[in-house]
Amino acid sequence: MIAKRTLIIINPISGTQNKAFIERLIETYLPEDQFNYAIEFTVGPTHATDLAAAAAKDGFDLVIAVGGDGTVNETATGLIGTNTALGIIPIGSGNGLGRHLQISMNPSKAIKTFSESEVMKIDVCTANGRPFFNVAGVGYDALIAHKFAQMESRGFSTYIYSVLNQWFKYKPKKYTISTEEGKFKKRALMISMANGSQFGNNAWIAPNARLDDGLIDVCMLTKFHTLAAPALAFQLFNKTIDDSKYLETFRSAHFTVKQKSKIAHLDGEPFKLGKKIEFKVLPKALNIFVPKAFLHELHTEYSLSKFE
Ligand SMILES: Nc1ncnc2c1ncn2[C@@H]1O[C@H](COP(=O)(O)OP(=O)(O)OP(=O)(O)O)[C@@H](O)[C@H]1O
Repeated sequence: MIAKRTLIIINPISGTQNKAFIERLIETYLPEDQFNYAIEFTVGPTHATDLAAAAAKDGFDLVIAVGGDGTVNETATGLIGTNTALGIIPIGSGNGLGRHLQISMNPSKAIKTFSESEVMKIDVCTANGRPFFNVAGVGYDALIAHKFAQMESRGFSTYIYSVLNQWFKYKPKKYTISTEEGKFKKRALMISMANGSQFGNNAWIAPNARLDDGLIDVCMLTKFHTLAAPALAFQLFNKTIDDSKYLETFRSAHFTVKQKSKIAHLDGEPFKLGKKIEFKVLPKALNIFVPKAFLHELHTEYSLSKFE
């Protein structure tokens, strides 16, 4: 077997784990006879995109992002439309895409699984031309992404602090949504555009979203009383939020959202995208390295759905 030419990109500031330790785990658990690898550390935002694009141009087989959803987004952006596959060692705060793909949150296990992984093609979504791979959004979660980016520390507890700190001040906003079928207005707390099924931390905003169906699951969360929050949180973590009367959903490959504010988030990272945001799908535009067990489950689901 020829070893796969592999570039490993580590974001030194993502998550809370020691990166020298991660480097040692890679040296210990990534077999060099299967993966002929080099390691690079990012020096700032978007560096991962440049590194990944250069590796793809150079004919690398695999580029592994070591970080959270932001690092995964920047690395994957450099690989869109190329044959080079994206791999993920999730060490961020949320790790939405990694969790959707059933990649272990234990770095040693995630690294060992590379020998047991295969390439799958997934959709890439864009918001005013900027790619996202997991979940984008406007409204409350976009505001949280902006606040979280301003915090000095990272990690889940900092995220929860940002969520609670804004909760009592925030009022739902009006949105105008235009699809190929028509136009409608909606007042919502937030609207999530889901390619993957969860925000991260097993918060499943679109439990039935598929990465390869050519569609975005649009999830509109309407206003709810604070007393309803515990039940809603339970549904979010229990993969049953689809049953909630506060969530309305539709699927589309191309639509626009008009809002008063200009802010949005793409894979948890804050962006000022403007008052009108056009969402599109680039079907199966990214090769991604996924655990065989995940692919097996996906194929089983496909064959079962044929009998439904
Ligand atoms: N060397 C660096 N110094 C500062 N920022 C960096 C560097 N390299 C990358 N970044 C930026 O770090 C940001 C956060 O990365 P990432 O999302 O991977 O980590 P996280 O926020 O801890 O995880 P999660 O997205 O799961 O919450 C990204 O927006 C990226 O642009």
